[in-house]
Amino acid sequence: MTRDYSNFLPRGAYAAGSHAKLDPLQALGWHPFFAQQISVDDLSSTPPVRIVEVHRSGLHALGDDIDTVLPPRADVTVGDWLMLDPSHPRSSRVLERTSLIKRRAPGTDRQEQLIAANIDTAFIVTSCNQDFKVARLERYAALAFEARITPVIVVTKTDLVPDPQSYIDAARAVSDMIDVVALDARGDAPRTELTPWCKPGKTVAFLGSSGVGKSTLANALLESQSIETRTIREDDAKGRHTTTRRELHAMPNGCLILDTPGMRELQLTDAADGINDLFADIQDLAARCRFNDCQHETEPGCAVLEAVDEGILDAHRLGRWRKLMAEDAFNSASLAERRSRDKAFGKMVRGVKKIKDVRR
Ligand SMILES: Nc1nc2c(ncn2[C@@H]2O[C@H](COP(=O)(O)OP(=O)(O)OP(=O)(O)O)[C@@H](O)[C@H]2O)c(=O)[nH]1
Ligand SMILES: [Zn+2]
Repeated sequence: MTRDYSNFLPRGAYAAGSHAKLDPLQALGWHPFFAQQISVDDLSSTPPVRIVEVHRSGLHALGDDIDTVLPPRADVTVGDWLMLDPSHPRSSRVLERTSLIKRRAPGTDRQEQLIAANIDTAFIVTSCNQDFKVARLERYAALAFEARITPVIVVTKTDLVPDPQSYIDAARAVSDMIDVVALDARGDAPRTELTPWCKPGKTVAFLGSSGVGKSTLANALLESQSIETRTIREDDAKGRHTTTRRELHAMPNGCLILDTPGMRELQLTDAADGINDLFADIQDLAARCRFNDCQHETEPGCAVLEAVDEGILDAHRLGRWRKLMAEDAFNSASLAERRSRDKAFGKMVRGVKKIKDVRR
């Protein structure tokens, strides 16, 4: 399969010519939040680079006239900004992030994984069919809030149903802090409807289940088909096949689209704040319960249950809130346990090493 590099950063971005005013770093999404973290001396000795893709063998980093691969690190992910230390690339400083998506890895040890950093807007995509589930939208929205990303709900395939309005209304009811856009993802609509969030130097990403139209939307914004042709097969050193893909793409206007694997099967981890933001109405009610530790189950003077009785709060919404909170509590507790276990193990290893050193 031939790959289209024409809109991959950085040179393709200039070739498009429509954002000639952006300097090379700005074209990668550099902005004052990052500049404030460094001194002029830092800038000359350790130039900033952005991680544009992550694969098993390393981190692909781009900067002003820099195109290099750094050793993989668990504390760095796609979208990150690093101050590249030419003599010790492995210990290049990671700049503080504007946002961070992380998840719990599938499998038994369920370690925390960094998914993507420094995203400004997350388009939460769903379609007007059986994919549409309010609970799923809430989960993604809570995740975006937790990661400090602006969520926008995009309802696709409006052309396939006689009355998309019911879907739009349900999406709007998720939160009055979240904009909702409804469209046919094929054609020109994405370019006009999503422009408010797709400004030069901003980074956007798409979340949502398979088949809802994420690639279709991204390609419409990129004005190309590069997302479909993104995967290539490469032989790694052991002769096995690994898939690598470009993850950060530039729109003709200089906005960046982050298209990364691992956005699916998202579990909420340490997301209590994000959930609380999304369900602020329930939080407000809970603050009025008679007991501080009210579980909103059978307690007298429970303002949450009263609101349900009075039809102010939807019982299903309350149920979904409970479920998300329980999921988050479960995941966060096991993460905390893991951390303390790791700490204890580290202590033991150091202890054993000391004994060995003494015996030597
Ligand atoms: N009629 C109609 N079809 C759409 C719309 N959006 C996407 N499609 C079609 O739905 C199919 C799936 O779209 P994709 O863009 O590949 O979906 P995706 O979310 O990227 O899926 P994954 O890559 O599996 O995550 C394609 O055949 C699209 O042409 C829409 O708004 N209307
Ligand atoms: Zn209560």
